[in-house]
Amino acid sequence: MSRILLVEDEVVIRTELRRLLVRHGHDVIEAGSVEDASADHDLRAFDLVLADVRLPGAPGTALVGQCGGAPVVLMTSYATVKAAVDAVKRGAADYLSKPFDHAELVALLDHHLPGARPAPSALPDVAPGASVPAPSAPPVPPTSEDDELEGMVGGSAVMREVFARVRKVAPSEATLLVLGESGTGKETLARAVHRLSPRRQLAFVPVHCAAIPEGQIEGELFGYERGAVPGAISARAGLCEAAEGGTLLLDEVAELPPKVQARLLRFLQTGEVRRVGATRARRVDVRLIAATRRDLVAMVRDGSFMSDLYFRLRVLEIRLPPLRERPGDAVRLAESLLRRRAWAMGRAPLTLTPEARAAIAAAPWPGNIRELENAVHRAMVLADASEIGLELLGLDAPPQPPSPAPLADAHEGEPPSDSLEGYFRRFVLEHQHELTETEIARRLGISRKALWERRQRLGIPRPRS
Ligand SMILES: Nc1ncnc2c1ncn2[C@@H]1O[C@H](COP(=O)(O)OP(=O)(O)OP(=O)(O)O)[C@@H](O)[C@H]1O
Repeated sequence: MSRILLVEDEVVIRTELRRLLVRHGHDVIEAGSVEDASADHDLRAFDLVLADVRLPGAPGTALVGQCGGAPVVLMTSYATVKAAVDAVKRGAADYLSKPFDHAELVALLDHHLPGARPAPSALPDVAPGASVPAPSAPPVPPTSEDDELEGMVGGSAVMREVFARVRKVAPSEATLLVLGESGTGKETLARAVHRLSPRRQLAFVPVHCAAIPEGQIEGELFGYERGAVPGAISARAGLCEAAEGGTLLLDEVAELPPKVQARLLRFLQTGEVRRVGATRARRVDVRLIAATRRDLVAMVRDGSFMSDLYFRLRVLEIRLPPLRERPGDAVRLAESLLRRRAWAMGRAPLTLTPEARAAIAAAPWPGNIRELENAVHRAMVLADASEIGLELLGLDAPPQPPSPAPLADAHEGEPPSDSLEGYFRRFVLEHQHELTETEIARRLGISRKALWERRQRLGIPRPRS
């Protein structure tokens, strides 16, 4: 069991996070501010500190350097991401941009938690979603195996090719376009590229373009001068500048409005950023990785994505296959997750029954690795015995004999059949006219990013206001 200090002033969020961490076997001590945390506790007595950046009084970044060897993981909104990036440069272990999924947080903490662990050489796996290497983080075990790279698990032939390509493109400075359905691991791959690149010591800044309101995205990315955008009481650097020397990931790049696409193209052509309202541009040294689940070629054809930008983005390209096209990887990932979670929780490893393995391999996993992770986590929490069967995973037995053909086109775009998705659809359709996206996400217990993704996947676009 690890001892985690959680510093968050929003009681609802703090309670939710505490429950999550306790469910994962951690001992959680809470504080509403840096001052309370320092007054009430010995900051050096924790295995890890998880703190919001924006707090009443001192910011969460003030904890960096005060917690002995414990890694400090920061939670940040777009408004404070620059402060978080700076804090990582000063020794914070990592940061997570809000909104984030519970699975993302758990994976990140697993990666950074030290404590009573086996020696690195005995570790079963490398944590997924691993981020900026931290001075205080435990060393990541070497990844010499062909079926694993920087936290990415996958022994199928197609994933081995992806790994080979990642190794090849990482040292390059060229822009990389990562394509793949939601949850296939695009951000994870981008982090792997960053960690294998000469920029690994500097910031990795992921930006989820679809989660930033359309009216703010230009200022968030490129910064602004005082008074240039509503509410700009002082000049601010954008996320491009925050990533100086490091790597900027533009996730869901296809969602950028045309005006921002044009500005991004200019940035790629000149290597210079001009803040909104500024007359002078400044040179910024950033490697850009763009990711999308959309068909950019079709978007270029119908005029919704600039062709010049598309060609600038896809200097290098990597396509991540959906999980249903690599059933062996689904089982490999599930077993790797079981081992890693058990290790993080100090529990004996759980195993899958033969039926569960067959069902995992045969399931379509429309939400890909993220959906598989959620199913495995849920099963682990509910498991009483040392084996996990079909029921705990919420899967049906595969047809007998199991179909050898990949379950190629049984998902995207089709009406959802399972009851959770049915509930999601009903809830969103019933409430979307009176609730904001943030409220809907909160009531459903998911992040805004997850809400947006599910809307995309299930074909429930946001109503125009
Ligand atoms: N190859 C992998 N091995 C192990 N875990 C992985 C792998 N790829 C992704 N994951 C895990 O799966 C989850 C989803 O990955 P990620 O966020 O990178 O996907 P994505 O394609 O960027 O999703 P989205 O399109 O929804 O933003 C994360 O928790 C990540 O840690």
